[in-house]
Amino acid sequence: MGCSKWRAAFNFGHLKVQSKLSVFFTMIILFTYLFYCLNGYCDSLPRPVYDQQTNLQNKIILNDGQEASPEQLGAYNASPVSLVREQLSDFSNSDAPSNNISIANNFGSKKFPQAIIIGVKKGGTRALLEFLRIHPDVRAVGAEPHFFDRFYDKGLEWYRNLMPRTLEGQITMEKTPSYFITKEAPRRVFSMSRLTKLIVVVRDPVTRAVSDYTQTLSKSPGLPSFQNLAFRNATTGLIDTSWSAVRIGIYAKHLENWLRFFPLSRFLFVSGERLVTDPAGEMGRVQDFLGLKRVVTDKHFYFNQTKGFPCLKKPEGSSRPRCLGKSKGRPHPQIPSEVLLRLRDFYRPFNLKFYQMTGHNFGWD
Ligand SMILES: Nc1ncnc2c1ncn2[C@@H]1O[C@H](COP(=O)(O)OS(=O)(=O)O)[C@@H](OP(=O)(O)O)[C@H]1O
Repeated sequence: MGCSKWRAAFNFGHLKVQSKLSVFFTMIILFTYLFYCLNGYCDSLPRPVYDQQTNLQNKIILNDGQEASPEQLGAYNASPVSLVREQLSDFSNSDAPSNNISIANNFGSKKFPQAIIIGVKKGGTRALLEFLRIHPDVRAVGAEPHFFDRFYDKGLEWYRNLMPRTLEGQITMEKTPSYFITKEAPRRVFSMSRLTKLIVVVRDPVTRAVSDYTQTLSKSPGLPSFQNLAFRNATTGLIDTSWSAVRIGIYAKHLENWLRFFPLSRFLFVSGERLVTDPAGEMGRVQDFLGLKRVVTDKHFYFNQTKGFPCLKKPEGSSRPRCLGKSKGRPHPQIPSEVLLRLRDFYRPFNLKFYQMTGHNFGWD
């Protein structure tokens, strides 16, 4: 009788200890979960398919007119081993797998870009962004978000969500070349942050116009000739400034618009020509402007004779050398020299004004 009483008491005590232990372990699990969630790691948990499908409906335009979803953008940017690279990148010979599975990088947080490549279309903006991406302290959106021109009504949080996660000391970047010519863009970027650094890749406006025309021609082969579009009146040689291929090249006019909001010190003008002839030199200036250590140097580039352009020895997320894709550095159609001369005359005063404004002679005349 005495023995069974002791056994009962022992069992009861044992149960008490057991339940205390289970409460203790449950608390530990709960606290660990809460800690991870507060640090943003919960994002890595698989999400319901319907959630992913909803996100896929928010389409983003790629620079070549394709559409990419914010979901794809996120995957592309978040991961150093970006598996959607093939769809989004302008690199050729991609050695990245072509499925949509990505190794998620859930460290850090999504921030507004501290630096934006705002232009110019066909200036060499893709080359600059891809060269910058090899820098360990730069994280950039692969596709063009077009937030400050096309999707502003989606709100700043939508925009921030497109950004890759960054750690302390890393710079968030994006490029959308049409911002430079968008009237509302300066005010909008300013209201996001007046400290935003603005990079403009500029190229001889005549070659830029031909490059722009070449791109449109590749999509619409029945397009009228360059001269038909460039001249308002062929006999008088009056230039049609309403044609976007011409208008974009009046850099001084677009810059005036930006200078109403940002001081000149907030801009870096990159020479599109030098980005081809001396990529390392131009990248040195860009890294200095961004306050980055000069990590991207001449050892990262080689000149590809077949492509006729500098290519990367080891682009981000790859161990193989890579050049930009076929739509970058493609041959231009032959334009009669008198047409090009007329256009050059047209741009001269605007170019001079631009040199004055920027304090930099780009040598286009
Ligand atoms: N390294 C390298 N490889 C290939 N292409 C290079 C490179 N550096 C600059 N460029 C020039 O970039 C031009 C395309 O400019 P963008 O990237 O700004 O075009 S876009 O606005 O994003 O469509 C592209 O214009 P096109 O030559 O007319 O195709 C190139 O001249």
